Order: sequence, then structure tokens, then C-alpha cells
Amino acid sequence: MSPELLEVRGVTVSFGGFKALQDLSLSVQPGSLRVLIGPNGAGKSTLLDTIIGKVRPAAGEVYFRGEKISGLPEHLIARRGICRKFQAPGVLDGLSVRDNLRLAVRADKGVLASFSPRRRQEEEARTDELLALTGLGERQDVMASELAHGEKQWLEIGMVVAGRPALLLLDEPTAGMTAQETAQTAELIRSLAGKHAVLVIDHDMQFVELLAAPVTVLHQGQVFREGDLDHLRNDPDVMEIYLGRPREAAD
Ligand SMILES: Nc1ncnc2c1ncn2[C@@H]1O[C@H](COP(=O)(O)OP(=O)(O)OP(=O)(O)O)[C@@H](O)[C@H]1O
Repeated sequence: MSPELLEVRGVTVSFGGFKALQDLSLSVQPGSLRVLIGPNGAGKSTLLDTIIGKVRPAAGEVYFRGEKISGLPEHLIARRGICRKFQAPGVLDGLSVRDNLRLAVRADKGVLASFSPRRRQEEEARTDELLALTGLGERQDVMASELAHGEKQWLEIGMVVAGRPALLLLDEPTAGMTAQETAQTAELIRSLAGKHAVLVIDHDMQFVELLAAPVTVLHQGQVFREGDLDHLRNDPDVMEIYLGRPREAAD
């Protein structure tokens, strides 16, 4: 039995004649944190689209907990425990932070569950946990519409986590954030690892550094390198493809 949570095996994705992913293989272990980087058009978003079932591979398969999921419809893949942030129910601006999180907890447990007093208590306890996780405890009574950009992103992450995904996919979670918000987001994501496997795409190298996780570099639809950021940053071939300029210029 494979110890991997997710296994992408030899996946090729074609758009017309163009291969956005070419015989790509990658695996993610339970509770691990991994970062995907690569130049524009490397295939990062296409890879996430393929994992969640939005895009079907022309060749190769995706396995989750040892079972083949490629070819399944998106909602069935989501039900198995894979969630990409934008698939989650959106934040309701007219509700408080706490009410938004409680709704997400309730959606996870099922509507009928909230009628039992014991379940109501569990719901509140889980909501408290998510407030602590997202660092939004002091903001719990604030309307979502009043939140700063970073806080809203943390709320969204909290709402996704309410569904207890085994694998969480985050596409540029720090876009538009201040340096301080970015640092807090890195801390939040690191605290998710262990309980959830997390695969993060980002272009912001300071953020990637703060995540302190193994990095996979994609290039032209293939895995180009894997390793830690320090190592990759000193790899002239990575510099060349990542900066899109000849090695001499990068030097
Ligand atoms: N639906 C589509 N139809 C045709 N081509 C597509 C489609 N989606 C992506 N592509 C192409 O596939 C390649 C990979 O795109 P993808 O968005 O996965 O790259 P990326 O690494 O996420 O890039 P970025 O960092 O710019 O978001 C690009 O050349 C893109 O133009």
C-alpha cells in the first residue's frame, strides 16, 4: 500500500495540440506542505485543475489514498477530501467572522446536526478552534465586509479548513497582501500542515522562504527540480528558466 496521499502519475494535459503538462509525476504525503513554483505558463494552475478534476488528463492518472480519481467529476473528488480554496463556499459579507465560520462548520456536519444541543456545543467549540487557527479571535464579531484584505483571506482559509480536507490546494494565497499579512499567512499555512496536506503555488519568494517547505519547480509542463529553496536559488539552471534569461546574465 502506498504511503502517498496524492500521486500524480505521468500526467499529460493537452489544450488543442499544446501540452500544458507533459508526463508529469508528483506525490504528496499526508500532512505535508509543498510549494510549487515556476515561470508563467509552466503549468502550475493546470496541475491543480487536473487534481481537482476540472481538467482531464490526455494520458496518466491521479491517485488519492491509493484510488484513482482522475476521470471522476469535480464534486466527487472534493467529497474525498481535496479542496482548492476557490471551490469553498464564499465569505458572506453581511455576516460576522464568527457566523461565517460557524456556517462552514455546519455545512461540514450537515444541517440536521445543528438541532441537537450537544452538536451545537461541538459546533461552537470547532468555531472557536478555527478562530484561534486563523488569528481572527479578536475580530469574531466584525462583519466580514469590514475585514482587511489579509483577514478576509484568512477567514476563507478557515472556512475551507472547516471541511477538514485531507489535501488543501492554495493558488497564490498572498496575492495583494502586505509584507506583515504575508508573514502571518505563512505562519497560518505552516500550522495547517500535520493535520492537512497543503500544496501552495506562489510567486513571492519571500513567502516561499517563510513556508520553509520542499519546493517543486515546474517548467514547460514538467517537474524541473525538487528541493529546498536555498538549494534551488543557487541552481543556475533554475535561475535561467525562472528568470527567463541566459545563465550569463543571471550570473
Ligand atoms: N484552457 C486553456 N486553453 C488553452 N491553453 C491553456 C488553457 N489553460 C492553460 N493554457 C496554457 O497552458 C500553459 C500552462 O498554463 P498554466 O496557467 O497552468 O500556467 P501557470 O504555471 O499557472 O502560469 P501563471 O504563473 O502565469 O499562472 C500556458 O501556456 C497556458 O496558456
